[in-house]
Amino acid sequence: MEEYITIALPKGKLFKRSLDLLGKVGYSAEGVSENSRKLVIANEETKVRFIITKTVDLPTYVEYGAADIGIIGKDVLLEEQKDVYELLDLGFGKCRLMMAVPEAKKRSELKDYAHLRVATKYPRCARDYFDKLGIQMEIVKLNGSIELGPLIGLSELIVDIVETGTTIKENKLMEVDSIFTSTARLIANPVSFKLKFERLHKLVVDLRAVLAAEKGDKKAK
Ligand SMILES: Nc1ncnc2c1ncn2[C@@H]1O[C@H](COP(=O)(O)OP(=O)(O)OP(=O)(O)O)[C@@H](O)[C@H]1O
Ligand SMILES: O=P(O)(O)OC[C@H]1O[C@H](OP(=O)(O)OP(=O)(O)O)[C@H](O)[C@@H]1O
Repeated sequence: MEEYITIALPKGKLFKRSLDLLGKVGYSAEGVSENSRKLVIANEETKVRFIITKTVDLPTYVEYGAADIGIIGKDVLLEEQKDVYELLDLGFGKCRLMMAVPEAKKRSELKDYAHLRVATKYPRCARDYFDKLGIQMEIVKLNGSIELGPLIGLSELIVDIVETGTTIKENKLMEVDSIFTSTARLIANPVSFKLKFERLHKLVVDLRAVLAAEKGDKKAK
């Protein structure tokens, strides 16, 4: 009997598009929804099982093999540093990690920000970035609403995700440096990738074809 493929999907911004893409290559199950209280949903016919996780926990499920594969932002992969294979750049969920300061506090050089306090949801990425710049900073980990940091004096700077730029603009912050760009990635547990190679390889090939066709359609329009 064929074994199940367990796919982890993150709640939140990447959920809908992930489900849509997987549906296009035949990986779907009835009742998979972000708000479902049921966290494991299986399709017996196609031998696919979906688990729905919190964004930041998703790489852990894949690392431990609780899920064979998953879809997650490159930002989370860089921050969490889990032992997983990155199989495919899916292109969506595009955003950037950047450093921003209140407009009034802008300094002329990056090194002039040394020894200040930085609020971020990405302490590892922020630390790496400042280490490369050769400046020491105090990093304060927050789990959301990072832009609040400088507004109320918790920190002088932030390192956070920017997509449209609306949030930093609304909070009178300005970007001073871009750290990296992130998109959603298909990841796999290394052992699952070996043991279930045929199905997972086909999934990658099929997803690539769907993405290429969508790109072609967009160009043609
Ligand atoms: N504007 C954006 N803000 C944050 N993440 C974005 C944005 N655009 C794309 N992304 C990508 O979407 C992923 C998921 O973001 P989402 O906000 O759903 O998760 P989260 O940060 O865990 O949120 P929460 O803590 O509110 O659950 C991010 O890791 C990132 O790769
Ligand atoms: O450039 P924009 O399009 O405005 O998007 C950026 C904002 O979106 C994210 O927050 P999110 O919505 O994940 O909420 P959070 O503050 O709880 O992390 C990020 O942390 C920024 O605050």
